[in-house]
Amino acid sequence: MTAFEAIGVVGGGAWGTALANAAARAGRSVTLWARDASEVATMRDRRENVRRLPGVRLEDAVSPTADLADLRRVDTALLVVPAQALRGVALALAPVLPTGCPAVVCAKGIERATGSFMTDVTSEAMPHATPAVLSGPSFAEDVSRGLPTAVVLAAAQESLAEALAQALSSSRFRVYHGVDMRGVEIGGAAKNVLAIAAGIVAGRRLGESARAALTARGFAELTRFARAFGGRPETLMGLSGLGDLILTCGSAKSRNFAFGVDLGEGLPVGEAGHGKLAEGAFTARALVEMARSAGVDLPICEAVDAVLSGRVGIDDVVERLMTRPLKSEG
Ligand SMILES: NC(=O)C1=CN([C@@H]2O[C@H](COP(=O)(O)OP(=O)(O)OC[C@H]3O[C@@H](n4cnc5c(N)ncnc54)[C@H](OP(=O)(O)O)[C@@H]3O)[C@@H](O)[C@H]2O)C=CC1
Ligand SMILES: O=C(CO)COP(=O)(O)O
Repeated sequence: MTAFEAIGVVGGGAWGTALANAAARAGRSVTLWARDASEVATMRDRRENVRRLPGVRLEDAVSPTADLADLRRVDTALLVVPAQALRGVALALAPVLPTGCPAVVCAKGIERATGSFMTDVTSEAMPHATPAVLSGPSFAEDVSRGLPTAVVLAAAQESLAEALAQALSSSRFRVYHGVDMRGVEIGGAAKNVLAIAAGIVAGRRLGESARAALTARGFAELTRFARAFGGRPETLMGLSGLGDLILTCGSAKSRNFAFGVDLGEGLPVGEAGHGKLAEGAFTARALVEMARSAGVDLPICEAVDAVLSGRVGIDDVVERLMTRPLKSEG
């Protein structure tokens, strides 16, 4: 028996739908909120999220709704909208959720307008909720097909993180727990920017060796950034850091990686990714500005930001990275 029987999932995209199914398979009853009433009606009728996760049957315990008020009785809420939309949705949700209700951030990014981490946005927008974060290497498609997946859930209180992990885990979806919310959310946000870089390398046909080098040096950047902003290095070595970096820097199924491939092949920024969500494109600027203000060197993320802003061409950026002064590896 778990204290968290009724789960609200806020956001009806690929990841929200996959998490709703995962929670249902863990034995929970799930209310899945999406903003578009006609899509909700289709989800109810066809038991499928045709637009965002086609071919996957919604579990019986998942109830789609377009009415936020239906989340009034949930024991915990998973926040699964894009990072830049999180504040608005959290503000609307704040009066609905019971006081103290855990609000688990499942978005991966940094708020561009404020340079705020997702759990801080959540705390500001929902002061009566208890923030937590779930992240790790987990494609929505894999999770929804019931392929074995492992993620981590962090909350300030270890006992809460453990109880939430217990509530969401099943034999196919293994949720580790921890207390380092900052480390977990930094891993998820930064790996998206680095996945764009890895995609650029692939799209430009720079070779597998270059991609491996970039992933390793990207990990050094991610760790430096996390250390400066209060994340624990051991968290970055885990699922939400290294694990997710390996996944998204090595798979064309990653939308961030695919966005980078398009850039590497010469598509303009406005056309890259073909309209799919690539969180790293929104987070890159915030990440590099925060790093600069903290005196942290992030050359690969800087390069991604320079390419996205059109300041520098891809070949020049590669040349710059390769001709930086030689240094020790640490
Ligand atoms: N897909 C994946 O494999 C994973 C994704 N994530 C993270 O989850 C987050 C969501 O991604 P994902 O579900 O894949 O994205 P999708 O593009 O599949 O879906 C985004 C969803 O968010 C909704 N949305 C967008 N803006 C708003 C808003 N202002 N108010 C309410 N709803 C809104 C969209 O609604 P509408 O259709 O009406 O626009 C849509 O339902 C991202 O931060 C991503 O990094 C994390 C792990 C895995
Ligand atoms: O975060 C993800 C897997 O862990 C999904 O990655 P993309 O958003 O790049 O598709």
